[in-house]
Amino acid sequence: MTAVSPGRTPEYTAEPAVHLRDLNMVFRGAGGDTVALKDATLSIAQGEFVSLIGPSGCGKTTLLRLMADLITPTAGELLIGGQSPAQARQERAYGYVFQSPALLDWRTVLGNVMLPLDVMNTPKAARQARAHEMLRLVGLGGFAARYPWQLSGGMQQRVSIARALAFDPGLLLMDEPFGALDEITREHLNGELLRLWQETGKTVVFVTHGISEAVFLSTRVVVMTSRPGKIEGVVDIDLPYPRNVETRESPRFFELATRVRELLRRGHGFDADD
Ligand SMILES: Nc1ncnc2c1ncn2[C@@H]1O[C@H](COP(=O)(O)OP(=O)(O)OP(=O)(O)O)[C@@H](O)[C@H]1O
Repeated sequence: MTAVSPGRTPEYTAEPAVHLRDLNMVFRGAGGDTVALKDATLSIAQGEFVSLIGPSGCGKTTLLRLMADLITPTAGELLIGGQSPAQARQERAYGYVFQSPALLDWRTVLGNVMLPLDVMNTPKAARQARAHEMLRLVGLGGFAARYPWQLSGGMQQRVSIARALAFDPGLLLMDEPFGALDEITREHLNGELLRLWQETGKTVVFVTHGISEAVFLSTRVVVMTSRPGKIEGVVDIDLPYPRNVETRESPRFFELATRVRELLRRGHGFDADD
């Protein structure tokens, strides 16, 4: 919560972190058009943790790339914190975490986290201090001098999260960051990410194939379907905090996971007892 001095009116930011209305993305190719996203409408409030889940090819990465201004929609409205995606990109309003950590092997862990800061016109000591702070935030304070190839896959992905946080963006876009990790490591990193989200108050949009991961992490789960890619439904996740191992074993967790699964099956065209 933001501290407010006595007598001052608090400044509320009612602007959604992400707002899309009737958003469409069609890829045109020699073999025909692909409707990657059809009439998607969604509003994500500041500070939410929203997961996108759905079968391969339903447009999850496309939606994330649209938010990051890496591609331009063919139709519809998309605003990031009230701005166009291009403006948001210019102002470094978001950090992007890719499926694979994409670290530079010849740079130390600290050097990798500092990479996006190198373009800044600030003294090296300040940039180093910021990178150290981000490494501490992801639990890698003691690994600054190591090289990426000396770390496990999960640790490398944490370095890439620290790098995405370097500019202190309000919005974190994460594309299946833990998809390549074993179940136990993933569950551990889910807990770490939740802690980080609660500590920093950032808005997170998180792509995953995992129902448990989506339910555990999110305030809302957006279920998508393919051909054409569209939003099938949204499930509010009302699990209490702190969320931990017991959360995953609670009846409510099971109910919510079942609800997400039903929506996914409906999108696939399966009947309830298939
Ligand atoms: N640059 C591109 N050119 C042409 N078609 C594309 C391009 N990018 C994505 N597509 C198509 O758009 C559709 C949605 O792709 P997208 O990568 O967004 O799906 P996804 O849900 O993220 O899939 P996955 O879970 O496998 O990562 C797919 O049919 C894909 O082939």
